[in-house]
Amino acid sequence: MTTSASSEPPALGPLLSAIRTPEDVKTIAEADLTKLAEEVRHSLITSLSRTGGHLGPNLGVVELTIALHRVFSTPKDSFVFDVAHQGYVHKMLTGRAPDIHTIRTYKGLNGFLLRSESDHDSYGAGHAGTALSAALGMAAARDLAKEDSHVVAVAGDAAFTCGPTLEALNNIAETTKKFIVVLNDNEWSIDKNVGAIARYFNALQTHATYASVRNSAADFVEKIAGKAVRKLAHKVEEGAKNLLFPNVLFEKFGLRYFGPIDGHDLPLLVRTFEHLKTLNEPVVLHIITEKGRGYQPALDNPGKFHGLGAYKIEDGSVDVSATPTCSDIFGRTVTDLAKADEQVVAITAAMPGGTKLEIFKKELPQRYYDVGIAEEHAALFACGLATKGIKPFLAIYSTFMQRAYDMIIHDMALQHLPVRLCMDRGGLSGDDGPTHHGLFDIGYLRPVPGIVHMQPANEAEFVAMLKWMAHYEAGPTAIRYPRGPINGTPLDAPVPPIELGKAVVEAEGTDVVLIGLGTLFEMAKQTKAMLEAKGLSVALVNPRFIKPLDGAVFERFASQCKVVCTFEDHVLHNGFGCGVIELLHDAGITTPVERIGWPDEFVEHGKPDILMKLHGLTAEAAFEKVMRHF
Ligand SMILES: Cc1ncc(C[n+]2csc(CCOP(=O)(O)OP(=O)(O)O)c2C)c(N)n1
Ligand SMILES: CC(=O)[C@@H](O)[C@H](O)COP(=O)(O)O
Ligand SMILES: [Mg+2]
Repeated sequence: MTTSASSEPPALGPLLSAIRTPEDVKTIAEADLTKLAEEVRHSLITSLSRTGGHLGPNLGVVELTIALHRVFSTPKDSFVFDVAHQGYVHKMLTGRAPDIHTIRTYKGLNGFLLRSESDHDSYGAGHAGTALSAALGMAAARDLAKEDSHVVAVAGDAAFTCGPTLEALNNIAETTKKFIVVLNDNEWSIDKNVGAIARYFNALQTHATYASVRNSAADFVEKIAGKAVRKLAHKVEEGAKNLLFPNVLFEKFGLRYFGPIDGHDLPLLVRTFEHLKTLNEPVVLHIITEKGRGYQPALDNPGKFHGLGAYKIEDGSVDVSATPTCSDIFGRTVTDLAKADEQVVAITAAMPGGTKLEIFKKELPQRYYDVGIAEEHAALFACGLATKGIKPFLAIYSTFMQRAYDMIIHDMALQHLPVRLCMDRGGLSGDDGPTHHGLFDIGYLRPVPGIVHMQPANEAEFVAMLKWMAHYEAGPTAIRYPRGPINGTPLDAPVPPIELGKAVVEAEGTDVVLIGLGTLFEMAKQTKAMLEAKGLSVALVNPRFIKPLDGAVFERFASQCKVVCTFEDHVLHNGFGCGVIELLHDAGITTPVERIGWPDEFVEHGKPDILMKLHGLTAEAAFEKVMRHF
């Protein structure tokens, strides 16, 4: 298969193109379900080769999703997918197959489930660990209304390393009688899954005796197939399980455990769900799947194909930019810092690849920690390390750092613990959309007493800031940086020394002062040129610090200029510009402050350049705002 050069959407197979609603899945002859699965896989592989996306996870749930829609009926029944990055097949089977080629593109389908996108999307997501709790809420609502419907939560093995998942497990049995959890176990998170839970799931899978007893039970059923004996098969299997695994973890939580079964065996999945829906007790079905099933490059490299950009179908290769990303620079720099200082350690919450701490893991494994999808725990773990003089670099995307907010206040700041918060994807994240844009961290960190928060305007300054953080011991520090490069500045470019709370004055001026934070410093420079072409005297400042602000510099320029304009890749509400306004107000300076930043709304998915233009984050918009004052 090769990617067609045309912009025409890839053709859908006959079975898939006939599916307008999930009820159509029920009318397909059982013998054709495997063909439907093939058509779905073909569409995923061809379509995502152009748009990019979470190919591996979705290839792993093709049979599962077909079986779910074969047995249950959304929207009367509710499916809740954890993270929902594996929801593309569900979208295809609920009438959106003709649009799957638009996924994660501006105005196209969202890369996760969205309640506003379809009645069949019972719950939106993007962050892990929410499915079981939300689904339990739906089940409780159903019970209150005395309705007769089903709620099915689908969660991956790594989602079970996430705190909220375990909090929900603790609560299911005492909340409802009818509840189905599907544990989709492919042994992978974005990278290999980690921790005791991953090892436990593996033990359940690989217990030879249990597997053989289970298979013989299944064989027994096949010989005398029929509805009546299905229950018998499960009883035989049940007996085997209780014999061999009397203490299956889930049973201790009050959920009846079924499996593990082959998550690609469509007839078995259908038969099992038909059985489970008759039970009046909470159950967990453990299925074993292959992440990337049906596409060899994805099977060979599940980490890369967890989520990626456009690729060549023939070999799965992708275009790699020569410019280092901030993640590359971070991974390299923090590893070098650790080589020079044995107190430095690195912590990730299941994202060694995205944060590029995989460099640290390879070179200094003894000081590298991957805690699984557990940002709250990661932050607390870092605090404990810091109490003993260790220098933890905690690498968590800005959006996922939201999970650890209480730990930042209650544990880090209150105790002045020098944890280093390294927030990748600080700013617009792009294709993943509103669940992943890092547009709130200035707002959530600004109020925290004693925290230091900064953002570099170029790659050389980024390295200098990380080095500065390694030596700052008075309390927590945070640095935000974007997905991808900043402006391609060579790492050995000269950088004025980093001083706490000190901005860098790039140019003096008496009419206008432009204060460009981080990635938007370049935009401020462009605005300066446009204003100078109008004969204005324009000062340009790189603030470097979001907290503490450089009051002396900002007050000086605001006093001598007619207007201030700030630029930030963050929402305007409680953003960097608000900090400047508060500072000037408290100093009794009434110079007007114009601001460039994201509006008070969730920003949709799409490429940054399209979205920035759409939402007024441009030099032209800044020029217009400033010129209103002259
Ligand atoms: C709170 C949070 N942290 C990190 C992530 C990044 N992330 C997205 S999917 C994923 C791994 C999910 O693994 P699993 O649940 O096993 O599903 P699979 O992709 O294997 O189907 C991670 C870590 C996230 N979405 N949410
Ligand atoms: C689904 C999820 O949360 C991750 O896979 C995320 O999409 C990774 O984002 P990046 O591609 O920016 O690393
Ligand atoms: Mg997994």
